[in-house]
Amino acid sequence: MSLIYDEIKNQYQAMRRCAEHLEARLPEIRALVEQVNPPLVVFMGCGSSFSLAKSMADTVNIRLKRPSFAVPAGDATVHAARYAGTMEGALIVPVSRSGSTSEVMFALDALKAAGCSFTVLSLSCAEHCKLSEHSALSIEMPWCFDESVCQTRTVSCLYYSVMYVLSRLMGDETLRAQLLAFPDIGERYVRRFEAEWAALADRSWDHAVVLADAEIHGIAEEGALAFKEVCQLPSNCYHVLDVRHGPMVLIRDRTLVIAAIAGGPLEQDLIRDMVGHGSTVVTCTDRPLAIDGALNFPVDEDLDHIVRGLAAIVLCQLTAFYKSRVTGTDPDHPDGLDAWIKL
Ligand SMILES: O=P(O)(O)OC[C@H]1O[C@](O)(CO)[C@@H](O)[C@@H]1O
Repeated sequence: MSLIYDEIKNQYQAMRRCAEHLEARLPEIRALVEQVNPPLVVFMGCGSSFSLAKSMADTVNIRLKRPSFAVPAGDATVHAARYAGTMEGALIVPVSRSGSTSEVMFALDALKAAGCSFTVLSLSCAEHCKLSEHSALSIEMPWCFDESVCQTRTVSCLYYSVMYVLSRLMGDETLRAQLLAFPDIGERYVRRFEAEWAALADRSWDHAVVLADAEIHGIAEEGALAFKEVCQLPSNCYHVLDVRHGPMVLIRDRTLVIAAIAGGPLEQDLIRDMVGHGSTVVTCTDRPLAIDGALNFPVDEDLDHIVRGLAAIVLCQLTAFYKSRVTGTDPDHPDGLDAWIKL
């Protein structure tokens, strides 16, 4: 059908391989983390990879209760002297499909030049990449590499991989079991709803808003980016209830809203309000949630919040892909976008 379609559909096979690979690499990862015992973990990336970095940093904060933040590599490059003090002794975790995005290498060099000492543990999807040369430990997973310019399988797998490693480091066996089960759950989810997501693309919305909170906000932001890159429509991502604080004025009859929610009463009220604005409102939930006028796509599992992000991302990816057939854009080669930026 197209490169991106095959890559979206192949993401679960690639995830299975990631889990196996990371399990084998876990002793090295654990040894490095124990040896460094970092006061701070900094996740770094550009574009899609930066959105993922936000989810990763939020997870380290919320679940490991360790200080962590995400920084775009371009920001760290330009402002290295400002970040050098705060990043002293940090474990820096760059995430990158290509392992070749210039700003990532620039940022690491600039931080070093500014007198900051740190340890790099990188994740990429290319073998023998430049990023690995800058790393104390590099995890290269070429089976996740998307040939399409827009990242789909890659982002799902990078998110999955970091969450898998974190589940192991914090000894959260429930989360680990759900992550191991997710490739099958995800395949079932897609089989069940793909035709409805294709039909959703035929509705008259012309921009998308993705809503999600906490650990999955970052991957939801990547879901929003997929609408810009794949079907080239404007898109935004907000924290769920925060959409009321301004953005709500733009939630109208031509808005597609995708909300990845736990389903509590405050979230349900918000969904009703947005339906009242005439928007096409879609909810991604664990269990069926009937709200008049909203379309619900339940996974039919009780999921850890982190795992919900994997359901929300594929819903965004496939809806954006089907919308590209309506907008007439080439989802594999969007005009004006390179697979990665070389400066
Ligand atoms: O993950 P990489 O290879 O560093 O590249 C990030 C690039 O990927 C993109 O998401 C393209 O899909 C851009 O946002 C960004 O330039």
